[in-house]
Amino acid sequence: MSITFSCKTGIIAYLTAGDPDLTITRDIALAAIDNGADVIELGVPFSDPLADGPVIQRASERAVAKGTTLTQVLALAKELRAARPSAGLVLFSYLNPVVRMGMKTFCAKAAEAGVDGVLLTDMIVEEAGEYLAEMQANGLAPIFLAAPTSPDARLKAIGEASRGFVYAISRVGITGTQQAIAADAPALVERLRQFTSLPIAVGFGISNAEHVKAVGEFADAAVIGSALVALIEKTGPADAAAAVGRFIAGLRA
Ligand SMILES: O=P(O)(O)OC[C@@H](O)[C@@H](O)c1c[nH]c2ccccc12
Repeated sequence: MSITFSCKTGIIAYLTAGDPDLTITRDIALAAIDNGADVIELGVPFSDPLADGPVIQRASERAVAKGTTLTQVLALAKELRAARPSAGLVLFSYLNPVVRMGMKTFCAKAAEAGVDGVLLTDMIVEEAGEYLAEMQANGLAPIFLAAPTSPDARLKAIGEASRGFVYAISRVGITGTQQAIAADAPALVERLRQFTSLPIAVGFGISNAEHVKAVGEFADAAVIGSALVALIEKTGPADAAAAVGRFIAGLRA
């Protein structure tokens, strides 16, 4: 269990846990891993997402309506870890559900589930003292988001606090697919490299093999979220895992 990317461009697959339900999320995650995803970013659904576009918002709404809880997502993570011991597994959440559970309890449970890292979207590095201490105590990698608007001082703090990889947001705005990789992305990655030797993943708007190839020219891994979530929505429960497996395999082609 660790976060490592193959010599090719790494693929990080974001899934909203509990959409359409937790059993199917498990099958989708396994299909993604078996078809070449290096890391699963397992999203805890939340009722008030800030940075999410309409596709992920709808998925979160469906998952919340199903009653999906952080505790259930941790149980799913544990199941995935048992089924695929060497896959990278990152829990992705807003801060709110974590604070409700209690930071200490959450970090202990995440470690117990066997996840490698945690990404809390609205956790800012300047206020991460307790979080960083608990992550370290539990052997977990804290992953932070760097944005094109982040000044160098913040990139430095992000580089120093992160473990596993750093997540570079390709553009200012919300998640969702777009035609081409944002022009801001290579410059952000280049600025980040001054402050960290960790792999750098780029996300926001990556939806096909061409985009993954373009990201591979300047970064180490590509995050694919909305494209997968939209595919799951369109395909329906019965065929979602197979469709995601084919899609991920196609990203490598
Ligand atoms: O959906 P996209 O455009 O492929 O972007 C990745 C993204 O979905 C995932 O990492 C993510 C989902 N919700 C977020 C909120 C903030 C930052 C990142 C995210």
